[in-house]
Amino acid sequence: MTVALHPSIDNGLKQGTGHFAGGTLACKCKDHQVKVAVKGDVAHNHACGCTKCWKPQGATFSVVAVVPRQNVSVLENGDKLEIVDASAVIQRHACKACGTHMYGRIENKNHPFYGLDFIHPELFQEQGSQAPQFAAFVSSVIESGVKPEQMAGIRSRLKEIGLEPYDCLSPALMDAIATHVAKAKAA
Ligand SMILES: N[C@@H](CCC(=O)N[C@@H](CS)C(=O)NCC(=O)O)C(=O)O
Ligand SMILES: [Zn+2]
Ligand SMILES: [Zn+2]
Repeated sequence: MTVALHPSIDNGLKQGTGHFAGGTLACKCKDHQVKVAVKGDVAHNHACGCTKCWKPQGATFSVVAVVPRQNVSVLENGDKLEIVDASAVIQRHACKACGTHMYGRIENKNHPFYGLDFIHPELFQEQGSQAPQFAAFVSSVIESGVKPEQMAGIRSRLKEIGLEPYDCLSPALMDAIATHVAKAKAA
């Protein structure tokens, strides 16, 4: 049996159009859905195995991407949003009724990723946003109950669908973080 990673990638990656203009994210509530508008395409879309990122029912990984924070605005039922953990670096704004994380925001101006919001592209009502590019925090799925002996199968399935597995972020993002830290130290 193939390993279930996430419903939006288990049947293979759906490539983006390359010119996604943005769209509306909707939570999982049957009525009074929280709706969030996102302008433009997402970037650095990836599967995340950490325990903090929101996953749909039964998924082992989250699928999460970034967009400039000024491109994100709450359209409807914002009163249903609450911050999951105000002490976390990424403040995840979730629907109180269904638990779906609608956007994660970094408020620390010194953080390397300040200015970017984290969103889950599967919540777009529209098709065509960027496909996942890699898998991050893969070893962290063990913290959610995956057995260590399942990891080889999980990593090989990720590679099979075209997602290189990393146990933190991708080299490009780790380099971006280190560059930010080096500049801050030099200043
Ligand atoms: N092993 C930890 C890793 C958590 C972690 O560091 N997550 C990354 C990727 S989302 C992060 O940047 N977290 C910041 C935050 O959650 O605020 C877990 O699974 O809980
Ligand atoms: Zn909801
Ligand atoms: Zn995560």
